Amino acid sequence: KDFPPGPRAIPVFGNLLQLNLESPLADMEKLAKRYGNVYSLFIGARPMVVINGVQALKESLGRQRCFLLGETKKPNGQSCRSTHAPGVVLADFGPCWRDHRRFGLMILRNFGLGKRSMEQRILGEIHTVIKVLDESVGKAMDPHLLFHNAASNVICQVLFAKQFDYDDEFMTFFVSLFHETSKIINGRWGMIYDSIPMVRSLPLPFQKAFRMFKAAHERRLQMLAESKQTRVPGKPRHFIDCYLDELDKACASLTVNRRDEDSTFSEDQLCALILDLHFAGTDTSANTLLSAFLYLTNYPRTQERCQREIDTVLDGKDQVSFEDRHKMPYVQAVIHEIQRKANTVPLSVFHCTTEDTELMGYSIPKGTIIIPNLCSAMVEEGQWKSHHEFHPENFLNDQGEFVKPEAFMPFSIGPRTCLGEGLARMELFLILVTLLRKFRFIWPEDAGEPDFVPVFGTTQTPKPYRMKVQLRGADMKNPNQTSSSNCD
Ligand code: HEM
Repeated sequence: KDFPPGPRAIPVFGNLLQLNLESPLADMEKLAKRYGNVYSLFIGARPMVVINGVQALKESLGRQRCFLLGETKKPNGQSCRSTHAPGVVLADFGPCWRDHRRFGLMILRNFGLGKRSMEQRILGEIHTVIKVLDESVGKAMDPHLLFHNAASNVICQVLFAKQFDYDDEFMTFFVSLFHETSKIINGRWGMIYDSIPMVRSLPLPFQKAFRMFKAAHERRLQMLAESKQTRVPGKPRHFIDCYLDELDKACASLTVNRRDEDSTFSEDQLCALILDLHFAGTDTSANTLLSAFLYLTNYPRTQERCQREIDTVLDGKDQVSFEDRHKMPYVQAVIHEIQRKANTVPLSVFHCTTEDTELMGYSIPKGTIIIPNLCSAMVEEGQWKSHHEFHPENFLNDQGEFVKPEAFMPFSIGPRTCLGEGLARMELFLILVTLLRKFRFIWPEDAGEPDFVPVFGTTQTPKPYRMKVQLRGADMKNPNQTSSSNCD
């Protein structure tokens, strides 16, 4: 009674067959038009409630007690990880999640988030990206792996104090793990696995994800063993050392007053947490950067206007700093508009009601899976000057100042909001500004029409594309080299 309305479900499949599982987003938009901003779906026998639009998202995700991440992902997440520890992204609301979220945030801050050192790490990584782009000057190149490698290396510096060569086996293994499994876990195979238990042991694509996660677990155990052998307690070099220091503290309190059973820290949980941070910190930022260059090459006037603002603000400076963003309202607006259009994590991470609750007049029982449709807010009519077009002015007021509407929520909102938002915003700004200052990016003549519709997954990825790279100083020698596509 009073459960949100939705399409009629059929036995075994629920509403699965009514959704285009390649990308259910368009179907979900149609269902919201028909049933309203809070509607229900059955994926297999499991009831789910889809939340759409700014108001319903704020009312649900913003709550402290209900709508926190729950059991949804557990079967899938646990077997994927090859460990029983929940990590943080898929952890139930409770002490383990709270302790590890707090710990993760503290380590990111201590390793320089908001301070200069994280900035220096990102800028150091950009040098490698520039080297790769320098080698491609005058040619059309496929940027797909480049940004995954760069984003992975930024987070690897925090986790392992290591920067890998882009062709290093560790790097190629993890980048393909993130790239491939993000499509399997939350694409159609993930939905089928979650909702139809009888297919779980069949040789279907999710078995590949399990194999890859098992291999990843072996590598994390190896990293852990190496760190344990070489560490000096109390002198942490990286995230793993900090965590091991924390474990030492828990063991010490065990000897003193046996309070250690309260501790949620364990080596298993460390392995799960490393994977969470590495995965979440790579695929999201990299795919947002890929979307950025897809738009910038096809909106050359927008690209040029960014470059003019960058040239003016950085005149005489060696390199950009994160503080400079306050003097670059147009660049900020473009980055935010790219994130709005990219919809990198369109359905956030599924949540679950932790108790019986009410939302917008509907009753939702404890244990119901909640799908926060973040992209519904990003294209909601009435929230934006132009909700369907690529339009950086969505983030500028009449005085040309940068403003952020409340409907902008690519990092989700509420207590489970993205833990890496600060790092991601720093990466996007520093990487885009540095590259736009040095290079011009052009849509190649033979590339045909751009396809802005991404490949659906936990994280969405632009379809493969190539871009031509030109040194900006060389513009004058080659004045006719313009993008063959001009959408602005
Ligand atoms: C453009 C880049 C990024 C986007 C769009 C993004 C988006 C998101 C979203 C939508 C969630 C789900 C929040 C929810 O459950 O309501 C999330 C969670 C999370 N993200 Fe990100 N993210 C990005 C970058 C990063 C980075 C760089 C890191 C790593 C440091 C990171 C770490 C995490 C973690 C650990 C969580 C789980 C938080 C929790 O459950 O408490 N993310 N992110």
